Amino acid sequence: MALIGVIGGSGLYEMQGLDNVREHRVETPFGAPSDAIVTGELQGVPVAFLARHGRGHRLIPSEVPYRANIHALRQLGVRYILSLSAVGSLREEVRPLDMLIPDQFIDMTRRRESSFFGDGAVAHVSMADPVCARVADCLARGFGIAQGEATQGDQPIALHRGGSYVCIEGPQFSTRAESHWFRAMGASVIGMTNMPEAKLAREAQIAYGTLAMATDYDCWHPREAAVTAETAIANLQQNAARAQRIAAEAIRLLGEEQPQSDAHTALASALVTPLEAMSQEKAAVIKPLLAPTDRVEELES
Ligand SMILES: CSC[C@H]1O[C@H](OP(=O)(O)O)[C@H](O)[C@@H]1O
Ligand SMILES: Nc1ncnc2[nH]cnc12
Repeated sequence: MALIGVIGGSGLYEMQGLDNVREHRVETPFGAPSDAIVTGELQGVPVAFLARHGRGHRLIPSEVPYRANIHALRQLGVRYILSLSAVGSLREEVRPLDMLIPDQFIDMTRRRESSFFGDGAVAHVSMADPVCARVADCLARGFGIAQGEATQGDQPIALHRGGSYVCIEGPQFSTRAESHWFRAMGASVIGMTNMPEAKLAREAQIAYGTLAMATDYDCWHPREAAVTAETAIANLQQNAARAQRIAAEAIRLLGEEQPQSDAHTALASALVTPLEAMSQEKAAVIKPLLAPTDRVEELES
């Protein structure tokens, strides 16, 4: 079993420093995840790593099998997810290469399956606070430790705490009008993947947090060139080693502290349909999402 899941985004296709590495081809009711899930231990903490776009970066954001990814991680026992993501900055002060830990998401996606529920099973989870504050805190402390260890030649970068990540469908980048509109909405960064990932993590009662790495100023900035995939990936690669160090520290802290999160009991007040009122097939999909301490035990006792 793995306590912590790491979902690596653009430019982050493997997790360094894992011991006892194993690959798992996990099957889910929603098909296969983006790629094999790699489990191992990082300083003794069991971790499951998944490359969001697949190794070789083969999936556009709309093609990422978000439900399969989250279901598979949950099947492996994951209770905390660290999402590592490239983003465009919508704020002058968030400079390319800076990092940001969002506390909100705005979902502008249009053609993604975004729930495990439906087909005879109803739940309405709260998304008021989509990011687990304890996971965010471990990422921020991880950033501080990695910054303290930075070697000469490492460019100092800033960490921004909080802010909204607006998620677009992609794969095209935004128009200039859209980019200005997202700024006017109050969003801090823009990406294409964290929704519905964060919604599904909440439905699976997994505490979720994102380390967003700014790679560009999208296309709103009067003095900067509009984003291209080439520049975004080149900037992400400059930060990849640092992202690995931050994730490793956050994993160590989460492993030590194993904080209780509201996400861990998200379904306790959200599940409307009792398991026994669902079809057997649907109950088999939902059951793995229910923590051993909530309604499964109740219903089975
Ligand atoms: C190659 S830049 C655009 C690409 O990068 C981000 O993905 P991820 O969150 O997986 O790092 C962004 O959302 C786009 O998918
Ligand atoms: N400007 C941008 N828009 C959407 N996703 C991104 N990922 C990195 N930069 C991005």
